[in-house]
Amino acid sequence: MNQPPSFPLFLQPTLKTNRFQLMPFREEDSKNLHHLINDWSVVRTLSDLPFPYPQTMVEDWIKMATTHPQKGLGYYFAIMNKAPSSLLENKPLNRLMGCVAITLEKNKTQAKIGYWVGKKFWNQGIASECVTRVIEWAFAQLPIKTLKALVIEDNIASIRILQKNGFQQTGKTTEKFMAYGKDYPVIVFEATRESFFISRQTPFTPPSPNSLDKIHMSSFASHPKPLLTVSAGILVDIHNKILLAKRPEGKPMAGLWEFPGGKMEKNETPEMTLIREFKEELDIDLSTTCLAPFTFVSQAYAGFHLVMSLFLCRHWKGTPTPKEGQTIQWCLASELKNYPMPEADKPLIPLLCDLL
Ligand SMILES: Nc1nc2c([nH]c(=O)n2[C@@H]2O[C@H](COP(=O)(O)OP(=O)(O)OP(=O)(O)O)[C@@H](O)[C@H]2O)c(=O)[nH]1
Ligand SMILES: [Mg+2]
Repeated sequence: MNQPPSFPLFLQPTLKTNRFQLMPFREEDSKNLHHLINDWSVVRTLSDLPFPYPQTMVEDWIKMATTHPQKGLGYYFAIMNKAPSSLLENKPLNRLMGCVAITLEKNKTQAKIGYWVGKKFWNQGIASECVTRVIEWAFAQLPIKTLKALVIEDNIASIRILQKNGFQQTGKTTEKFMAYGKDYPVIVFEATRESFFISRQTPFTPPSPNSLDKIHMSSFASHPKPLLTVSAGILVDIHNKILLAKRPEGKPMAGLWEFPGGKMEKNETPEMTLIREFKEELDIDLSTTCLAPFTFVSQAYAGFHLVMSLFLCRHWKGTPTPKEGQTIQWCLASELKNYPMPEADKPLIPLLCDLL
C-alpha cells in the first residue's frame, strides 16, 4: 500500500522572513553564538546547556547542527539579519541574533521546536517572526503530524509565541536543566498542522489589487468573505489510481496534498481553468478529452469562502510533470486518508472510495 513519500533527507535550506534570513549555522558563527548564548537570561530557559557555557561546547554544538540535517535528525536555523538594502545602511552583514531548532523524535511523525534570541535583540518580535516561518517550513517539508515545545512556566514571551502559532497546552512535566543542575517544571505545548493553519487566520495570502479579478465578491450582502472559485481535476489512471499534488513550501497550506487545479480567471469556464491549470502545473493536455463533472465543494476558510468544481478525467496527453515545485504521487482512493489534505477535500474521500 502506498504511503506519502518517505522522509526526505536534504541539505537545510535558507528561509526568509520580512526582516530576517534563517540560515544553517557555519563554523565562523561560533564566536558570535558563544557571545549571545553564554548569558544567564538565555541559558536559564534552555534545558540542555550548562552555565557558564564554554566556547568548546559551542564548537561541538555547531558540528552537530551541521551534520544532523543530512541524517534527518534535526534542523538548526541561525537567525541573521538580511543584507542591507543599500551600502549606505550601516548594518553589518549576517549578524547572528538567535536560533530556531527543530529536532525529530524517533518515529519522525513528531518533532520538537526550541528557540532563543540574544538578550540585546529582545522585544522586537524577532522570535515570533522566525518561529512562524520555521513551523511553516516544517509542516510543509517534514513528515510530522505534530510539533511539541517544552517551556518553563515563567517564560511568558515564549508561551505567547506558541499560542499565536496554534499550540495548546497538553500537560506539565519536568525536564533536566543542566544550568540548574536538577529537574525543573515545564509546560508541554503541542500543535498540529491544522491548528497551525487555523492560527494563521488566513490560509491563503490576501489578494493583491491586480489579482482581484480572480476573486469574485459574493453577491449576498450578508456574506462577509471573498468568494474564491477554483477548478480542480481528479486524474484517474488505468490502475484506478488518483493523482495528488503536494502544495509546495512557500504557498498557503504548504505540505497538504490536493487535486491539481487552481483559481478561475475572469471570463473562464471551469473547464477552461482546468485545461490551463493542468498545462501550467503538470504540463499535460486535457483539451481534447472528456471532463466529467464529479461534484463541487463549498468550504468556509478563515479568510475566504472556497467553491471548487471537481472534474474526473481518465484520458490526457503527456506525462504529468511537476512544474511548480510540487511533489506528485499516484494513490488508490482507499489510501487518500493517509495524506494530509485541505479541509475542503476531506468529504471527497468517501465519495471517491465508493466510485473507484
Ligand atoms: N487546486 C486545489 N486547490 C484546493 C484544493 N482544496 C482546497 O482547499 N484548495 C484551495 O483552493 C485554492 C486554490 O488555489 P491554488 O493555489 O491551487 O491556485 P492557483 O493554482 O491558481 O495558484 P496561484 O494563486 O499560486 O497561481 C487554495 O486556497 C487551495 O488551498 C484542491 O484539492 N485542489
Ligand atoms: Mg494550483
